[in-house]
Amino acid sequence: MFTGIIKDVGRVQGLSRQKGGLRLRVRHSGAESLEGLSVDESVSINGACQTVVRVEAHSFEVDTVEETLKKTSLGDLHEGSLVNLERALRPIDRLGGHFVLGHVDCTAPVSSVRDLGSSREISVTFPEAFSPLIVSAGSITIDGVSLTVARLDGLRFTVALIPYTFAHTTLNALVAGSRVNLEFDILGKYVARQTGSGVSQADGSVISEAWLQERGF
Ligand SMILES: Cc1cc2nc3c(=O)[nH]c(=O)nc-3n(C[C@H](O)[C@H](O)[C@H](O)CO)c2cc1C
Ligand SMILES: Nc1c(NC[C@H](O)[C@H](O)[C@H](O)CO)[nH]c(=O)[nH]c1=O
Repeated sequence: MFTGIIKDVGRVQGLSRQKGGLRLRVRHSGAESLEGLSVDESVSINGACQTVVRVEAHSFEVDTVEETLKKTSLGDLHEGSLVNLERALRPIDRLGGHFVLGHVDCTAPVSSVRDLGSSREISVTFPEAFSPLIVSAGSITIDGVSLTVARLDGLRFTVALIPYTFAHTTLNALVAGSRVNLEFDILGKYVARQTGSGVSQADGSVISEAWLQERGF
């Protein structure tokens, strides 16, 4: 489990196709936050939880399987790509963000980026199936970063990036058309399951058992 507070931005140093997926090598800054990283630890790479299988000074490797490549944008990475990194949450940590599982729900396109001087607004269009899982002023994870939903207009939500997040994550590189990893808040998923079958939503849609099962909730 993670919190969506990114502690380091790494760089993809190597990618090799292998049977059943991809071996990904990521170089990190050597920052204190990644000190002592060990094999079998979970690391969030752009929001997707991955298991470390090899560690060297300032770099580590993970095996990304086909299922993950299908559901996330990790397959778009190339040598030199920058990635948001977060180690798994220790129960003694402060929960600065929200509970992030590292299970990317879907990828979605950035529909617009608006520069507002000291902040930047990013809007993303998401698949209709996930609309019961997002609320204005709730939390959402984009590429592993915990953010607050500033506005929700139908199937488009907007987040406001503060200068710190802009400087310390890869979200500063997003442009209209970029594909991002989304994880909807786990709270909504449990509520959806609890109230589950056949409950009508404000917009008239219905959460059915089949809907929940299709998404593995
Ligand atoms: C603890 C944990 C470890 C995971 N390790 C890997 C991994 O090493 N490789 C991988 O491709 N997917 C892994 N996944 C699944 C991956 O995060 C998931 O397929 C994507 O986030 C899409 O939902 C892991 C998931 C969890 C929760
Ligand atoms: N909730 C918002 C944040 N939160 C902080 C970021 O998650 C954090 O700065 C990042 O993970 C780097 O450590 N940041 C925003 O820009 N906008 C939000 O709504």
